Amino acid sequence: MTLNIDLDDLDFQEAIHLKHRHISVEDMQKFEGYIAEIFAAMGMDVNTPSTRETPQRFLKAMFDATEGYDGDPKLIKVFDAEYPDGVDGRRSQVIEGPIPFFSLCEHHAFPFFGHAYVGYIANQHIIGLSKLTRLVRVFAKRFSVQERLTQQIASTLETILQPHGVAVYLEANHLCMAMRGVRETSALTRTTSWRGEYEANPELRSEFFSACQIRS
Ligand SMILES: Nc1nc2c(ncn2[C@@H]2O[C@H](COP(=O)(O)OP(=O)(O)OP(=O)(O)O)[C@@H](O)[C@H]2O)c(=O)[nH]1
Ligand SMILES: [Zn+2]
Repeated sequence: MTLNIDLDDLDFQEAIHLKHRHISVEDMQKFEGYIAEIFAAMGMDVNTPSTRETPQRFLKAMFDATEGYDGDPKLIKVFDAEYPDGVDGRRSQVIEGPIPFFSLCEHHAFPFFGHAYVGYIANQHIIGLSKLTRLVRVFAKRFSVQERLTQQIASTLETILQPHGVAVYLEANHLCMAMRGVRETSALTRTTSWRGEYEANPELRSEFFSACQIRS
């Protein structure tokens, strides 16, 4: 198998990132103290049997919700496409979705969550379908904005597979819009990224969208 991945590509580097975050015990204890102080100032009684461990639980939950910073080395595993040029010159789109995701908005650190749809038209390589979910999650589980998340998924798939085209569509609810501030609870935020043949071909884009709207 010939892999021509641009190993220096920054999004790709971030997606596979082999280094795990390590926080020392001393730092964790210090952070728990900060959180206890902040939650107490907000009004929480941090000394009840139920809340005594809340700062620790909160920190663990936040590290869990941001584990995308650790990267996912499995994303490097691609296969040769069996029919690189399609069958009888007909190439098919691979469309995966809805892929549920949860992310944290980098403005307020509140969750935004929804569904991603990822499509591509293979060239020389294909990728295991589970890797499309991994790709969405490795970037979603960070502090982000929906636009960047959408572009990072598209760019990394492009870098890994060098396909004829990539399509990414995300729809999400932002709790920073619903629970506070403008208190908008009904609007979904939708973002797209088109690469390669999708950019030039509106028919491919509408084929992608009509497949996405078929929800099981
Ligand atoms: N473009 C973009 N904006 C986002 C995203 N998530 C949250 N925001 C917005 O980020 C903006 C931050 O605006 P600021 O004016 O600095 O913050 P704010 O005073 O809390 O704003 P309000 O939410 O309008 O009360 C808000 O308008 C949010 O709705 C995202 O993924 N993409
Ligand atoms: Zn926000």
